[in-house]
Amino acid sequence: MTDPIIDVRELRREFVVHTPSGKWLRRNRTTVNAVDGLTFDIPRGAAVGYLGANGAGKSTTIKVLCGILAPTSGTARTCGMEPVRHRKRLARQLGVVFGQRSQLWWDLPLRESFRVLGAIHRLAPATLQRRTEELIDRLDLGEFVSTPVRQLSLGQRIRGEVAAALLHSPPLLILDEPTIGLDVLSKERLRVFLTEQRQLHGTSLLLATHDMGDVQRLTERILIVDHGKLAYDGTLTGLAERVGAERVMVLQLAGPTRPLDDIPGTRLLDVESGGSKQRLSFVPTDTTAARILELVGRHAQVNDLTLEEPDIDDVVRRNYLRSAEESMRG
Ligand SMILES: Nc1ncnc2c1ncn2[C@@H]1O[C@H](COP(=O)(O)OP(=O)(O)OP(=O)(O)O)[C@@H](O)[C@H]1O
Repeated sequence: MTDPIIDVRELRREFVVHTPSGKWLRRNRTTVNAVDGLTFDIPRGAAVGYLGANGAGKSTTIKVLCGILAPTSGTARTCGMEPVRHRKRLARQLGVVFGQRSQLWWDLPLRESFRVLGAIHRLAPATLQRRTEELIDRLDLGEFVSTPVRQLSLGQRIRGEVAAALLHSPPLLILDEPTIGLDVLSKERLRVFLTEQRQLHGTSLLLATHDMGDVQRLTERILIVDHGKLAYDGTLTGLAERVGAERVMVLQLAGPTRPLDDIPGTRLLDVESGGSKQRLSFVPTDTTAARILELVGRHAQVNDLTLEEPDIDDVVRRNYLRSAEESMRG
């Protein structure tokens, strides 16, 4: 088995914060445990969503993984390297985008930035040329690639940031809130591009976001961090099951049917069109769609059905609440 692309063991990172105490010029010294004993790994080629409420520790983890911050204790290895110690070497294996902070040269047009980055990454001129044209094409940068970055719109700049991060075709891409503030079309364009890049190049992805659309479209596993600790590691479906999230089966029946309020494991939500359309909710750990269909089939003929998945924002919110309740209970 190959080494994981990210390997985090008992990682802790604290910040010492000084706040005025109100007395003379005294200041209180407090310690914030931004990352508090995290352990997880990410295999090569995987795409993982990194979720958590504001202040949960996502950006701090990412800064440690990139070598911007040193761990207080524990270890982090990114692409097999110690990030702070091998920061320069790591930069050649890693692409990073911070949605809220630019890594581009404000006064340079994108095309110039790509040239500078090509030199930093020591790309052969032909490789740089090919990759630049590919990224301009796939991210639709043509119209503004010669405009100074300071004059770009947010959506244009983010596309430029992503292109810059992927110029050297790194095996690992880390994105911190890449779609924050983007309109629906720009988000979609970026998601399509990232999916395509992963298919083409097998790029591993760690995506910190509050956008559940990003998570659903781009990742196959999620990590939830809460007060610096790992609160969940698994699939979105698994999370929905864990918090007991309900799925909804919408049934189109052959004709008017009595309310189906006695199907074991389900709850009748509503009845429309004289009973020929009915919605039943169920918890996947209690019963299955197939079992419900079989039971309904004893009373009525089913012409069509659709399944509504749980609202993911709600699922994640419920997981936070559950973790909070558990920690209060001690
Ligand atoms: N440089 C710093 N100095 C002091 N405290 C910090 C510093 N950076 C982060 N923190 C604190 O560490 C905790 C974790 O912050 P972090 O930015 O990692 O959270 P986050 O999950 O990325 O939040 P968000 O979703 O709001 O970006 C917070 O309590 C934050 O105030």
